[in-house]
Amino acid sequence: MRSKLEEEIRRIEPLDESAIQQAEQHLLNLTKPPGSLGKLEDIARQLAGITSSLHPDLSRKAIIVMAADHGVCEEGVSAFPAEVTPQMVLNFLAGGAAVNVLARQAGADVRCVDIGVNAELSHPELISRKLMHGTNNIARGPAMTRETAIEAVLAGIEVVDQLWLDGYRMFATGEMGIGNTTASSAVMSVMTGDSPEEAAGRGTGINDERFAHKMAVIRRAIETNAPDASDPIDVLSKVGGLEIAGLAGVIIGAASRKCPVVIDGFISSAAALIAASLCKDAVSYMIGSHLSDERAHGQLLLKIGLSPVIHLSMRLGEGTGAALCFHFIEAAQRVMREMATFDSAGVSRG
Ligand SMILES: Cc1cc2ncn([C@H]3O[C@H](COP(=O)(O)O)[C@@H](O)[C@H]3O)c2cc1C
Ligand SMILES: O=C(O)c1cccnc1
Repeated sequence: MRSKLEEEIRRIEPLDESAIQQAEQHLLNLTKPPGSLGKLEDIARQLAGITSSLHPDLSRKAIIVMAADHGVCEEGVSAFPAEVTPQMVLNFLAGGAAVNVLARQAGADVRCVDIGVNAELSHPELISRKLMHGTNNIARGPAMTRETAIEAVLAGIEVVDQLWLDGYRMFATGEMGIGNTTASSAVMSVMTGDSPEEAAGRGTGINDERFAHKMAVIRRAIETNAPDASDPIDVLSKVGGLEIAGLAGVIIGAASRKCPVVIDGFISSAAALIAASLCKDAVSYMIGSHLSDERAHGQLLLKIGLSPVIHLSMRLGEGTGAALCFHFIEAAQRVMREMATFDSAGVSRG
């Protein structure tokens, strides 16, 4: 099983440098001062490097929402009860959640995966890959076995595989799991060396008292489990979550298929940190969508090496920031496709 993951990781290649150079040359010929479209130009170059094309067709795009529960909720770390996780999954499937609305506006499809929800769910549109009925409480012991962590990463890869066969060429990460900012902060703290207090945030909006308790729970989870920071699978299995592991797989799967993968907020970024640690080249396939208001998110993005495209003071997750980022990716593609050159428009160069 481990070797299947290693094989997938080995397939990830660095970006196509000659396509990046071609994109840069084209951008220099467009009727604007060099570099004046800022991050849109960064995105245009990155898309060229990922796809080896100046005009890739990325019109079919999927936001993969991985849902799972967290045993650590019994410590009282969220402002909301755990039953919200399955309730929100049904909301995604009915098309009524924020991510559904923003995905529709961006022309993206939402695909919801049950990778570890603590309820029996059945719906024709639900991708059922349940590995556990929620993780074990990380404040008391490991979240899951090492085998389950690997299976969860592989499940994410397989979901991308299937969607790729269905014609999707751009992916975004999304998640639902009450308690998952606690697991994400624990993952961040272990992997970056930032203290549990620096890596923590208020998630769904907890008060000062609960926040102090949450930081203590994250510290206890790390002390109890002593994860090995140099082994991302060990970190996932000890203090992670099933959706975080699944999303790391989504990112690895997208990168190995040479597809851009748009990273949503804090939890998705914890998954991105795991993916980056499994394979450094995977970062080149990631687009950091937005800067979440979850306190440690900016620092986490910095550690991965991502610069967020937008900052709308959002702190929801689900894939909402990624859905909005699709508009800017399309803008970058339109610039490449539709703008006049100095020659074609008869504009003098500087
Ligand atoms: C109704 C509702 C919808 C959500 N959609 C995403 N989240 C977000 O909040 C949760 C993480 O915060 P914490 O760690 O504090 O529980 C995750 O499920 C995340 O996706 C939601 C939370 C709620 C309550
Ligand atoms: O940034 C996020 O993804 C986030 C922040 C708070 C709560 N849920 C998600």
